[in-house]
Amino acid sequence: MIVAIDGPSGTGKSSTSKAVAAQLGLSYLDTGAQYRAITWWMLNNGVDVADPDAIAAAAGKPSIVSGTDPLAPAISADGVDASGPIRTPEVTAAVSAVSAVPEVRERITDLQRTIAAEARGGIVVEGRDIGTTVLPDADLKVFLTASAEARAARRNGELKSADGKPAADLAATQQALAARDKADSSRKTSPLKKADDAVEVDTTELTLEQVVECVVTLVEKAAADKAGSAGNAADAEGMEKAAR
Ligand SMILES: Nc1ncnc2c1ncn2[C@@H]1O[C@H](COP(=O)(O)OP(=O)(O)OP(=O)(O)O)[C@@H](O)[C@H]1O
Ligand SMILES: Nc1ccn([C@H]2C[C@H](O)[C@@H](COP(=O)(O)O)O2)c(=O)n1
Repeated sequence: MIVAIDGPSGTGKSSTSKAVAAQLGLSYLDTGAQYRAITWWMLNNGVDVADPDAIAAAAGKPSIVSGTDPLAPAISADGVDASGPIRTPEVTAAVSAVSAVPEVRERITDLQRTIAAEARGGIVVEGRDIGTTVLPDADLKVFLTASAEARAARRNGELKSADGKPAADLAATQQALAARDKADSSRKTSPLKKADDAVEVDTTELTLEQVVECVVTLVEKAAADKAGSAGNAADAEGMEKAAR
């Protein structure tokens, strides 16, 4: 069972994907973390992230390793744990430019396909282009959306200052999310886009628990359909053999 979950920033892809994978005993891959890890490595290794040629030349250099346990997601670059530093504002500001470079996408897409192929028990893969490009034959494709206001409020909820007040201005957060979405959906190679056969789930008015329940139901239905069509194919093959 391969599940692709795509959507813009802050729609709940990571939270939903981790919970669905944990509940159903599937592996989990955060592809945004891979793009963030290669961006972090470039920032730390003197690569000019404003220069697409410099990014392309460095794309093959770092080793990027992702863990696939939904209860303990892990990411490293050249053997160094990157799970903390990839969430810094510096990485967030540079990741869209780095991930727009075709050589980076090719490298990371190969990695993603290998991880998905090796996940024998099934996997939930979340990102921007999973349903359209990375795993176009996924058994289920989900595209999460939410209003710009809801997404900004969720992001600000994560950034609390010491006195418990939101650390960032809501309008500024909304603007930053919109800028990243614009960059991610307007790049030439593999932009953020809903696959034609994806199920769209608007999470604006839903709690995280409700979104998880909705996606678990969709996965269970896709698994039943898959088992049904495998059974039908086996029946048809059996009938064909008997007729020969
Ligand atoms: N349905 C929901 N209702 C309220 N809060 C939510 C919901 N879904 C997710 N959240 C919260 O919103 C924040 C963003 O969620 P999450 O990181 O899963 O989004 P994302 O789509 O993966 O974002 P990004 O692409 O930027 O990594 C988190 O703090 C999460 O707990
Ligand atoms: N499949 C993907 C996943 C992510 N990206 C890029 C674009 C995002 O802005 C960035 C960070 O992702 P996040 O951690 O916010 O999910 O990585 C991409 O191009 N393709």
